[in-house]
Amino acid sequence: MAVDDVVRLDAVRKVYGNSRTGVVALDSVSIGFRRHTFTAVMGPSGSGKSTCLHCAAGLDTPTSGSVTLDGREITKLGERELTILRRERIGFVFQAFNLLPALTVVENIALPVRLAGRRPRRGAVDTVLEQVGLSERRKHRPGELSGGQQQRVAIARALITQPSVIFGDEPTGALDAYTALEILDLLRQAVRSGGQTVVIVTHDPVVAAHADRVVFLAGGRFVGEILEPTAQVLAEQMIKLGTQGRTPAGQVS
Ligand SMILES: Nc1ncnc2c1ncn2[C@@H]1O[C@H](COP(=O)(O)OP(=O)(O)OP(=O)(O)O)[C@@H](O)[C@H]1O
Repeated sequence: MAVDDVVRLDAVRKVYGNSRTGVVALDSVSIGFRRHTFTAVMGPSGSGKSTCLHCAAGLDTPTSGSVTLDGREITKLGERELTILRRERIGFVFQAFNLLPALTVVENIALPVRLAGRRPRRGAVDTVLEQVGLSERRKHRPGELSGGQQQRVAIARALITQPSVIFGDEPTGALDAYTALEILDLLRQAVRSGGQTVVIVTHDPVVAAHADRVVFLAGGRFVGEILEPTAQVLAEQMIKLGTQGRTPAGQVS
């Protein structure tokens, strides 16, 4: 593991279903994500992107191999320790925002801290609210906000614990192009000024071009990376991967 990798997957294999008829979603994937960088994971549909993100974030358990986060091998942790680590060291942003509709903006943001049995530090919610530009919407509920504003709340909720890593599964997938740019700017800012590491899954070369590095999966394997990518180079690479093999993750052999 490189010294400054905040997350590292080593020989991760994930098989869904039983060993005879199951699907190999990840096949011996080894990838490190360096601290204070923004990485996008791309690949054809079914190539294992979400599974990779979920294994990296401790939301899913690899069949074999190891995942290390912040120097701890999370694949060795029990469910209780893993829950605490996820709550305190990891932030999540999903395509569908996943806010609780009955709670206000402030209550949604404070939720990870409340779930840990604590009160948010004085001013902590205000700081992240300001960071995402929603100071005027404290008392609103998610249903009273636009999609972009709801995703800002989700980012503020991810930032409240000052996690090491923020994982995003298609975090701009439900947004128009302009709003998507605003959300990407916030994630970039988290890397630049907040000291976070960001890893997102996306299908969109324009979105992925905002990352420092793009890693490619195909058929459940790590098949390459592009540093300082442009949307055009990424689009070309995706077309290449798409035509090389339309079959996604393979059957267990
Ligand atoms: N819970 C599950 N049970 C069984 N198979 C699964 C499960 N989750 C994923 N798979 C299979 O694992 C493979 C990889 O899926 P995954 O969702 O990680 O791919 P992806 O690259 O994120 O796809 P997409 O871009 O379409 O969202 C696919 O063949 C999928 O059908």
